[in-house]
Amino acid sequence: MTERLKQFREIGKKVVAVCRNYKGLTAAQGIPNPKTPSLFAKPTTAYITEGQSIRIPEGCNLLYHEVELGVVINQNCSNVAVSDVDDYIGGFVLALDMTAKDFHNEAKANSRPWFLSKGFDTSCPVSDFIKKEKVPNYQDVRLWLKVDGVIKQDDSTSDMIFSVPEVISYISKYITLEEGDVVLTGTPDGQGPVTEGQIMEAGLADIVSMKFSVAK
Ligand SMILES: O=C(O)/C=C/C(=O)CC(=O)C(=O)O
Ligand SMILES: [Mg+2]
Repeated sequence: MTERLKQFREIGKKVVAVCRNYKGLTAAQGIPNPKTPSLFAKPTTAYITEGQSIRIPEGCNLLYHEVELGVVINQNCSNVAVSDVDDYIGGFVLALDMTAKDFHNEAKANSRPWFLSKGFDTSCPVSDFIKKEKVPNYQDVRLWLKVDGVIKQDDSTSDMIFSVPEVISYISKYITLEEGDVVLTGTPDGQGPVTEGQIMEAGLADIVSMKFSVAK
């Protein structure tokens, strides 16, 4: 692994995210499973790491947490076959796809883009880089999140509609993925509100955990 990859946050590579990618989530929401992965992006200014707080964006009255497995890409790739995707995975991060849900609902209702609701500063808290070998079975690993000590999200990546290789292969047909890019693979059911002063703790099995507070 190159030094450049280890420093992916400083390099500030793009974040490509998938949504509605857990069967439990679509079932709970009573919506059909998507036929292809639904994609959006976050700017690199959205990244924060432990020690920094999530800041509620101006005018947002409903901030949601979403815990997700982030995949860190290790070399440029386009048009990658599903069977070859493992060669392009450099490691992982645990990530939160923080969402200004009221902005998001309004954007959806008015057929406007989601960018602001998903891309505001501090909307992508990430853990330390996790070496690939620490998550040998990334297709069946537990993701969990607690708010003030109460468990809110707890599921396995095996509940994904599109697997990590399928997601990365699909993205790479249209968007060149570069070394250091992070692919957020969707959130399991249980996403919900957090308010100023609350603390979220999230983990990837017992491999990594992280804590973030919410500030005005
Ligand atoms: O309302 C929707 O269609 C999607 C909302 C989300 O926030 C989706 C995700 O980001 C996700 O499922 O991870
Ligand atoms: Mg999400």
